[in-house]
Amino acid sequence: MRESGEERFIAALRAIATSPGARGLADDAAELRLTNTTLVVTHDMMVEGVHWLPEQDAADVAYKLVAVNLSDLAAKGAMPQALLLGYMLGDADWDARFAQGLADAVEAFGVPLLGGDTVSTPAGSARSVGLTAIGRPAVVPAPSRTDARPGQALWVTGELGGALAGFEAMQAGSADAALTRPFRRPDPRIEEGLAIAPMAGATMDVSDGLLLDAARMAEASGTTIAIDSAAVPVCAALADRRIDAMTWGDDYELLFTLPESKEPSFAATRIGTVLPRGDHRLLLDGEPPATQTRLGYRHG
Ligand SMILES: Nc1ncnc2c1ncn2[C@@H]1O[C@H](COP(=O)(O)OP(=O)(O)OP(=O)(O)O)[C@@H](O)[C@H]1O
Ligand SMILES: Cc1ncc(C[n+]2csc(CCOP(=O)(O)O)c2C)c(N)n1
Ligand SMILES: [Mg+2]
Repeated sequence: MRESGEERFIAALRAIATSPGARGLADDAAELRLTNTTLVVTHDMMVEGVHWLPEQDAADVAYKLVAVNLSDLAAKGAMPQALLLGYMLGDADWDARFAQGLADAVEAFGVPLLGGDTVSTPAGSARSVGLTAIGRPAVVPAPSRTDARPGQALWVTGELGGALAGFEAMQAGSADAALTRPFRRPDPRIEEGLAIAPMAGATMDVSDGLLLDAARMAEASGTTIAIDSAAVPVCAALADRRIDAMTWGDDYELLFTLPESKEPSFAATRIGTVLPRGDHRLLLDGEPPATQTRLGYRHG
């Protein structure tokens, strides 16, 4: 697969981010070990036209910014503790709606906003927003993407494709709030992440698409991951478009491995198996995905 601009830049940063807590820039979040405690730290940005439609309600943008960052904490089994916001001013209405959505998220997730920074930008710039989220891990070390082992089963929470179905509904001008919600206001799997941390092999969230993120887990673990496509839970709206549901991304479900003898204590679906590393990182129904299949979302 051709290296994306995102992958090339992160590879260059690996030479700089050599602290063990950076986890080789190959995980959902970093681990910051202090004398008496350990924190999990993550930062995600969103950009107008890339992560949200220009006509979208800013309240939904703010809510999603919090949710996607908390999803990375959830993936490391960490309880959210604090947020820091990086904000580009818009017009007064946009700023007021953004603040409302941020208030909704702070209340919904019970996590305090501690600070941040606000800037103005030249007229006409596309807007971008960033958030740092800090969490307290249920177990130390927090589960990583590197701990998938041959013989373990692969599991995923929820359903895939809800974000794509919601995005397409929004593009079509739908006012169906329930259909568009998974795209506008995803629900990070915080409780599930805390529950699975002590039992799991590898854990991650599936922000960029199930197939790409499973391939990343396999790569980080030095294994091959085999997915049974018929087992993958797909939302009703995309029942006939399973590959789209497995590759579009933005679903923020948890992907994790467990020993064969264990089952999660919450609703999740077994979708595959971890194998010793073979010729391919990923097998879909026993075969490597066709080379033209786009496995997931990559920047650049
Ligand atoms: N600009 C950057 N500076 C330092 N580290 C970075 C930068 N961009 C990405 N990384 C690191 O690269 C790794 C992979 O990042 P990536 O964004 O793919 O993971 P993620 O946050 O789980 O995914 P998503 O952004 O889709 O939620 C992480 O360790 C992340 O901290
Ligand atoms: C307007 C609009 N068009 C397309 C998409 C789809 N999309 C953009 S980034 C991304 C992956 C996660 O991002 P990141 O890897 O930066 O965390 C996905 C699935 C969207 N959300 N909004
Ligand atoms: Mg992640």
